[in-house]
Amino acid sequence: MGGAVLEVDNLTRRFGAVVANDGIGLRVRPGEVVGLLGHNGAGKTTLVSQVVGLLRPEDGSIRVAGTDAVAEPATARRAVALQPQAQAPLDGLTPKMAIEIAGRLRGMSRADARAGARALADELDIGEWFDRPATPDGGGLSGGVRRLTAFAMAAVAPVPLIVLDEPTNDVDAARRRRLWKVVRRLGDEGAGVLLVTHNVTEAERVVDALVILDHGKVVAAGSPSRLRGSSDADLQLELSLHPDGEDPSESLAQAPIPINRRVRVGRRVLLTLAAVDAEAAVAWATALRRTERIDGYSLAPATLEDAYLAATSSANTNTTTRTEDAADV
Ligand SMILES: Nc1ncnc2c1ncn2[C@@H]1O[C@H](COP(=O)(O)OP(=O)(O)OP(=O)(O)O)[C@@H](O)[C@H]1O
Repeated sequence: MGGAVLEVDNLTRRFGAVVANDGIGLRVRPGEVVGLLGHNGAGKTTLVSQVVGLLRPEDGSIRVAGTDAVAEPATARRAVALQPQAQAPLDGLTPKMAIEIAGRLRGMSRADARAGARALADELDIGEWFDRPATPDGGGLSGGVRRLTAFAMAAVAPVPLIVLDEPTNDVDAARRRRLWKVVRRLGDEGAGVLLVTHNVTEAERVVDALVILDHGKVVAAGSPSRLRGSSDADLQLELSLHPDGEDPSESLAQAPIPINRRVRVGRRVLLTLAAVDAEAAVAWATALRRTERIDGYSLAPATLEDAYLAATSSANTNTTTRTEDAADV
């Protein structure tokens, strides 16, 4: 499709018997933030490594800003800024120096790189450590500040495509919120952003589209609301089960309200229901709690988490929909 800054088609990569990427297709357009979700080992980093030319695909094609990234990896690489999953070796550098160097390497003037670094330090609230050097033994700067510095290095210069591999690892909640805001800004300023994350609920607020990988294959793709498969007004009732306790929602027919989807992960059960049934849901959950059949519950707007869990076949996840359940009774 024309105009995309990243076009991946039928991308396939094996490691011995493991098919890490199995016929993957995806698009990132200018101004679009696309989240790439998937369990550990789903193939996300393998995909990223091929996009930035660190790994050669076995089959399929990658175009970055119109360049064939398989045939011309060096040219394509110039159009991509990457924040790798591994911590950047900042040894001896301060965040200020590292961010400015990243900007200069991408062709910014000294003054622009300096101003860009300062602005990002303010946006991410890392000014306190801006002039503190990282020591080679891993000291000087915390893991979170190192991660935020690596993010700023990828974000400082304008570039067609920004690839972020787990940018929020080790980052505290307040600064994660700041980082998501910068990610959204980068998209709004015209960059295409491919965002690899495990943080489904937080990412949902900044992405335009999501691609979910499961064992190397795309199992779902689309906007958060489409993937949620529920109306924006839907609610999510989360039941916390007792250890070794029963699950009162095991058969959806037992619930006194229509449940659109039920996903169980360990002792958590996520039930999607319509907002009109909120009162009945609270009455039911309160009664379950009062009679000690559950540990507790919460009711909140529906998120992508249950749809994501339902789309992937991770261990300990068990999904039921109203239709399947109806067939059982
Ligand atoms: N260099 C390699 N040699 C052998 N197997 C590999 C190599 N790199 C990745 N794999 C395998 O390929 C599969 C996909 O790995 P990948 O790192 O792409 O997953 P991921 O989705 O990024 O996982 P995580 O969320 O844990 O970072 C896994 O089964 C992994 O063990």
